[in-house]
Amino acid sequence: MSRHFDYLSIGAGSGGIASANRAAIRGASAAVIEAKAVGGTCVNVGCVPKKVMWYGAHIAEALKYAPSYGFEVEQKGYDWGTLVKNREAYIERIHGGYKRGFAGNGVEYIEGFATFVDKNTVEVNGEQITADHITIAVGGRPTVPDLPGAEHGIDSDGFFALTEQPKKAVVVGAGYIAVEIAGVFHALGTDTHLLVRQDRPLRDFERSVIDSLLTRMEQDGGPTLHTYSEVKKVDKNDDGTLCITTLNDEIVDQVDCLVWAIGREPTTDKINLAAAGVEADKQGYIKVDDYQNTNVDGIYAVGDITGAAQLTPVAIKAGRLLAERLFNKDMPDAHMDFSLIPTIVFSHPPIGTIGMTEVDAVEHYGADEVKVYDSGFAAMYNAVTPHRAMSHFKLVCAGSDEKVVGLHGIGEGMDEILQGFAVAMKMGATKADFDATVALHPTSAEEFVTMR
Ligand SMILES: Cc1cc2nc3c(=O)[nH]c(=O)nc-3n(C[C@H](O)[C@H](O)[C@H](O)COP(=O)(O)OP(=O)(O)OC[C@H]3O[C@@H](n4cnc5c(N)ncnc54)[C@H](O)[C@@H]3O)c2cc1C
Ligand SMILES: NC(=O)c1ccc[n+]([C@@H]2O[C@H](COP(=O)([O-])OP(=O)(O)OC[C@H]3O[C@@H](n4cnc5c(N)ncnc54)[C@H](O)[C@@H]3O)[C@@H](O)[C@H]2O)c1
Repeated sequence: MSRHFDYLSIGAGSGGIASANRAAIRGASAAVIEAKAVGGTCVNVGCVPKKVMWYGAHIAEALKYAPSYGFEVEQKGYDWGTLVKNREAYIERIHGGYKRGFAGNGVEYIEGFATFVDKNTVEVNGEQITADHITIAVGGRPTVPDLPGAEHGIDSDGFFALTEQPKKAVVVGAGYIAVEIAGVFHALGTDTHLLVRQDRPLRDFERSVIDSLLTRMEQDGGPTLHTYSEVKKVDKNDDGTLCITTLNDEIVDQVDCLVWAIGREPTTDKINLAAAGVEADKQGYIKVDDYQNTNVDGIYAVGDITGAAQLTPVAIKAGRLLAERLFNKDMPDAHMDFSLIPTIVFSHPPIGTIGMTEVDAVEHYGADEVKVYDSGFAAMYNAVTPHRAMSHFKLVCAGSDEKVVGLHGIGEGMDEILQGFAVAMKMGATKADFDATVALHPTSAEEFVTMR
């Protein structure tokens, strides 16, 4: 048995789905192969379940503020299992939506694990499938460290599989995932400890914004930050809890959930890349040019597997533009622009960032060419409560025209504020353009157009 398609995507995650659908819309016969669950990391063990958990945490915070708004509420308990059940039902509905989308666009959805046979052929469930164009969109998996007792911990996939709330949790790592998971645990009432190897999490982010996050963590009583804490070993106690020892002999004991959030790695190791002759780097990320072309004609890669900007909208955009280039004669040069990618860390409150930090800008343009505008203020949402948490917004401008080259912030609503400013920056907005915009009052966003 064998089938042939114009376009085949290996992996039905953000990039694979987007590119196969767009190829079919442009008239190609298209198929997508998925080994686990349609939607990939984002839908099943990433953005979607994470955001649902973050909303849960948000409601917990609202309950904390409720008395200041006059509500006499009594929280009788919290059922983590209910949230998980409702979240998974929502994800099931998304699966259905994707499958209906494939049917509507004429994309063949094939379940199974694909491996390369040669440059135009893959094997799945014993069937050989050929295609003129094959896109590798197989994503990544969480990294687990190689140290004694590491197997007692779980990773971000395991976090989403938890059906009960841990009493005490340790999250190891300093990136997006560590900060987000620790924030959710803490807001929902778990005694949470965040272990980072250096002085702070999110070290590449705007320093003053992360300073605000750390202040907020202290004011909120957690997550408890352990700096310069690298795990040496994990022991299991007789009662089933874990005892974590760091290299500087700090001990965090009686832990009932340990989450490794120390990064992700590519999943190219089992797809027989060699049979297709596709080159990967030392870590296993597939090497691509600006057009998502690999070194082999007719084979492309998009999304996390390329190692670049590992975000869902990036995988989607790169996948769609690839399909446009291949099958839309009006877009022969279509390709992804990787500059000015906005991103949010769903911490509490959220952090938004686009462009250069102050340090990057000074390095790039020189100190004399960089002007920074800052604003710290208490958002009205918590101004009437005893929790007077500060928001912090920052603009980094460069050159005599003060082009806005970086925009960073932490505060309520930052996750929704950033997108519009990203459009302005993509269009080359200057500080004067920001100032010429009438403010929206009363909002947090207005700070960005009223900075002095
Ligand atoms: C906890 C977490 C939270 C995140 N939150 C956000 C967020 O808020 N915002 C954001 O933009 N990004 C977020 N991300 C990142 C985002 O999920 C990824 O960037 C995105 O999913 C990458 O898409 P992709 O198509 O490259 O790969 P994936 O979505 O990982 O899809 C790859 C798919 O390929 C399948 N596959 C692998 N090998 C094979 C094979 N041989 N045959 C068939 N199928 C195969 C896999 O099963 C998987 O379904 C988060 C990630 C994690 C882990
Ligand atoms: N909100 C979002 O958009 C979002 C959310 C989650 C993930 N993501 C994407 O997923 C990618 C992966 O996220 P991530 O947080 O897993 O990775 P990451 O690469 O962002 O962070 C991993 C962190 O772990 C630290 N680390 C590495 N080894 C360690 C060790 N042995 N002990 C302690 N710390 C160690 C690293 O210094 C680093 O700070 C991100 O780069 C991001 O692109 C995005």
